[in-house]
Amino acid sequence: MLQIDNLTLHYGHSQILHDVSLSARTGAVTCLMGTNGVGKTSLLKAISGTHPRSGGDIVLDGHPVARTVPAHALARMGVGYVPQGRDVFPLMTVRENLETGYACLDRSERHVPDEIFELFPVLAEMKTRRGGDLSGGQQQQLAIARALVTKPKLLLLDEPTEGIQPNIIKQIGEVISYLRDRGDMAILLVEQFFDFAYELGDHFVTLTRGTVTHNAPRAETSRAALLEHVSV
Ligand SMILES: Nc1ncnc2c1ncn2[C@@H]1O[C@H](COP(=O)(O)OP(=O)(O)OP(=O)(O)O)[C@@H](O)[C@H]1O
Repeated sequence: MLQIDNLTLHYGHSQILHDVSLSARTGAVTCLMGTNGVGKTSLLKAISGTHPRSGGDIVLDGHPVARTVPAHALARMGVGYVPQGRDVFPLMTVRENLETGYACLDRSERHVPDEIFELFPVLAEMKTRRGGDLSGGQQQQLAIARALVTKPKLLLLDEPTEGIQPNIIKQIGEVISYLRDRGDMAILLVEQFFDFAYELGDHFVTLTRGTVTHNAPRAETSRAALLEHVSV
């Protein structure tokens, strides 16, 4: 579903990503791991169109993506992005937050599927509450649900367990497994909670100072080797 070749990215004059190549296939969880500041979020920004790459190629579902394609167009092409920190709209209700995903859909498709409330029952209970009144874990669930409303073919998740209580981390893990097993989307998961990522991942990519240092399927990724790559 996603193929990236030799991607580079800069902020001003400082180069953050160096010739990054990886792929994420449909029906699999690809984990992108590494310590703070190695460029994981920057890579997701480049894929989602929220920061332009400087060079390299991105191919989505067989279609080359030009460097200048804006985020809203990528969202329409099937890229669902759950950013670090969630970016829930605090003054909008849960339902209104979900409805912001409609912008990516044709008019006839604009509804919130029941499945989303089955995956996240708390959102059904809190439909009329404001986003800002939800706990951090509930906001994370809302951010994932909002991305699902857009019917993504590629789901980008940036540290969904960050600052979240263990019972909600477990639920989020179950949702990610379910979505993977449904088999209609590729999932690229940035995660620093090692055990969570190691349990879920089908393929592992590590970054060190903006360079890929490991890129292999689960069968060729020992826990010890992966830990070594993501340790400071
Ligand atoms: N808008 C920006 N302008 C300039 N530098 C930035 C900007 N955003 C990030 N950086 C720098 O780019 C580098 C990579 O940041 P990035 O957020 O992609 O890393 P990360 O691996 O996601 O880290 P973390 O786990 O802390 O989120 C860091 O050195 C960061 O300070």
